[in-house]
Amino acid sequence: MVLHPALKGGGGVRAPEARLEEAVGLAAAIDLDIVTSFVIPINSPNPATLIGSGKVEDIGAMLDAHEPRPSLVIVDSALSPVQHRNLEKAWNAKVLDRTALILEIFGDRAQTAEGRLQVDLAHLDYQRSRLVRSWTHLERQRGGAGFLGGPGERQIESDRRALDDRIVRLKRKLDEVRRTRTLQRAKRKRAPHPVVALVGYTNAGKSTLFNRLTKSTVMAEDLLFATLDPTMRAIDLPSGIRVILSDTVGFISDLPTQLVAAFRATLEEVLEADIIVHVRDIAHEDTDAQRADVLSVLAELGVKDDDERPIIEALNKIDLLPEDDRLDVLAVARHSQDNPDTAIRVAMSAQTGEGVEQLMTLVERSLTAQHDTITVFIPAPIGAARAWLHARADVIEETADGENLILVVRLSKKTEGQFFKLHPNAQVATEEGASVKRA
Ligand SMILES: Nc1nc2c(ncn2[C@@H]2O[C@H](COP(=O)(O)OP(=O)(O)OP(=O)(O)O)[C@@H](O)[C@H]2O)c(=O)[nH]1
Ligand SMILES: [Mg+2]
Repeated sequence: MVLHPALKGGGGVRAPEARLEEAVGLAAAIDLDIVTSFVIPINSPNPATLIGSGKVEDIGAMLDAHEPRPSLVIVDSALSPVQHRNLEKAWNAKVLDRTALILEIFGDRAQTAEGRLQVDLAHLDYQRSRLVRSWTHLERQRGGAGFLGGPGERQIESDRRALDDRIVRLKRKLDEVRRTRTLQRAKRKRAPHPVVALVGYTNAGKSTLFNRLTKSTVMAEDLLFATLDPTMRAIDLPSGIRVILSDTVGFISDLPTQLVAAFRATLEEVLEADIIVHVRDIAHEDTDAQRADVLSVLAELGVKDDDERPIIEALNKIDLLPEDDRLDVLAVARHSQDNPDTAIRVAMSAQTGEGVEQLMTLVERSLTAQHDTITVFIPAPIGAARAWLHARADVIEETADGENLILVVRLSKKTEGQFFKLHPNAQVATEEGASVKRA
């Protein structure tokens, strides 16, 4: 049974029905068999049970009336430990709140060692905060190491100590895995390709776009949180610039803080991207609220739309729009591309391919705005500067002029600044190569 408690005058941007639908989608994402789902209006939250006592009884009766009796109630809201416990008692069923449900999905999806460790850690952290009673049924059913097999009430104290021990051990392991990944990342950094990160609300179409661009088959499905572990692949933009495209975990409203924390390291790759493409499901009724959610998670991670690293909005799924709306979206996108004061937007469909080329052109335009291609003259005495450029820039051409070197390199404005600060004797050659001037 899936319930969405809707606080009266709660001021939510989203329609309660749409939120319920999302909750049902989340439940479906771990293959739960959903018997019934509905919105419960709440006048004022009851501290003991969130939902008013009359309604709690009604729901209990509804559970009894179903054959077989549903064994799990999903309450799409944040429940305090007390509310959680009381509802489980009142309904004689396992209760999952929104955070617990999302943790379950993540536990189901994580593939890489790091992803699994991150989820385990988030689980333990959540358990630690409430020490839920065990509910081995679902655990057995799914065969996972989910957090649902929590401690029994009698052993709470020793369990707390055991949890703390496990948390410490997990953190240590996670540190180890991360060190390895940082090394890998450092290696990739030396291959000087700019990184383009796809971000967006879950189910917006990131993986579909990723697959189209990379001609690969990352799991893309009408399933919330289809992607959990980040995937990267090199692609060539129309003009031949090679970039690394990264597909990553989707965002959702009220993303549990435990998960934001756990996935911070993974999402840090987004922080380091040169270009961020925010993929939006423009055909979704809550598309604006979803946009706000994504921007707020990004802000939490310290990512803002600025000149240094613009966010390009990919208004995806235009194939699903009625003709009128479609024309509106196309007009909005066109306007944004001509107007330097707004975020760059492009209307597209990852499914049909419409607009995808335009997106690539815009990515390229942003990249070239951030990057220069210059010819650098390195006089013989500072030959070591060559290695520096090879490590941090894209060396396109290299010729020797006696003992001196001439390199054609593509690099960001920032790297360019650093280089000439370190090597004031290097020079930028003009195109003719005749006159050599200082940068
Ligand atoms: N009609 C239509 N459907 C699309 C389009 N792009 C993606 N979809 C569908 O939307 C669903 C979700 O797509 P995914 O690519 O898995 O979405 P995602 O953003 O990777 O989702 P998560 O990995 O869950 O965060 C799939 O059923 C896709 O087929 C589009 O342009 N048009
Ligand atoms: Mg995906």
